[in-house]
Amino acid sequence: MTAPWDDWDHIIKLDPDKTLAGDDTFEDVCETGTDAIEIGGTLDMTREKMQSVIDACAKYDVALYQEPSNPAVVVDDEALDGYLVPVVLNAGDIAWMTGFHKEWVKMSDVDWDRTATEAYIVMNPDASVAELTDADCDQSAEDVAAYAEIAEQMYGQEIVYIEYSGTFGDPEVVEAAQKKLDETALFYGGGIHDYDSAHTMAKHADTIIVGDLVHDEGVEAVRETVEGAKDAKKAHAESA
Ligand SMILES: CC(C)=CCC/C(C)=C/CC/C(C)=C/CC/C(C)=C/COP(=O)(O)OP(=O)(O)O
Ligand SMILES: O=P(O)(O)OC[C@@H](O)CO
Ligand SMILES: [Mg+2]
Repeated sequence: MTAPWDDWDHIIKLDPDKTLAGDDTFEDVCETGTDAIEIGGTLDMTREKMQSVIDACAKYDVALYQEPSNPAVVVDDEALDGYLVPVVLNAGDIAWMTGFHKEWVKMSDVDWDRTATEAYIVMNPDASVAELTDADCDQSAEDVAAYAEIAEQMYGQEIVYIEYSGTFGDPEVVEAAQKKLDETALFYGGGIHDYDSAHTMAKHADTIIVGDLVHDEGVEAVRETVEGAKDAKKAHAESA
């Protein structure tokens, strides 16, 4: 079965709680060449902030997904192509694996045709997401690879997401996880800031995610990461 993200090399994650850099507009962000925009963040999320970013991106020709950080911020909007809902495999509290999801399903009529989950492995202990979920980030490459394997083989996850949010991770960890995955897509996010860092991670991950850079440096810098990701994929396709 094919999924939209099978064709994605690069995603921009827009945090509705942060502003764009310099004179950048949402049009500029949508036209960087990225394959998809994912709207989400850990801290201070509200439905209103989510909605305003959806409205700002809706008219451009780029896939638009919401990544809700809790059930209260999910926005029902046809402008969205779908929802990517995190589950955190190494969370300290099972609420981040199943609890919030159970509450969400109780309180709403979930559009499962437009919803997929992302099986997160959170690796940077200093990130808000690690603190919030009380994640055990002390994981070796072998551990992360094993998490990836159970995500696919036991829990049937379509996406595994290695999350180093705020810092550039270890490419060997990403490589080890990729080796254990068969059909499941591997997302990598964290600290991608230029052509080389994008190229390095895109050699191992199926899709790389760029977050802070768009808010801190802007679209010029993001465009370089799109190029890095696309070049890595091209080189891989040519060598296959
Ligand atoms: C059941 C529903 C609808 C939602 C629950 C979803 C879950 C389990 C969320 C837990 C993990 C989480 C908060 C993911 C949000 C996306 C994310 C990791 C954003 C990046 O976070 P940071 O970079 O740490 O945060 P800031 O940039 O806001 O500091
Ligand atoms: O903000 P950065 O470090 O680019 O991380 C991207 C994304 O993985 C955050 O959820
Ligand atoms: Mg962040």
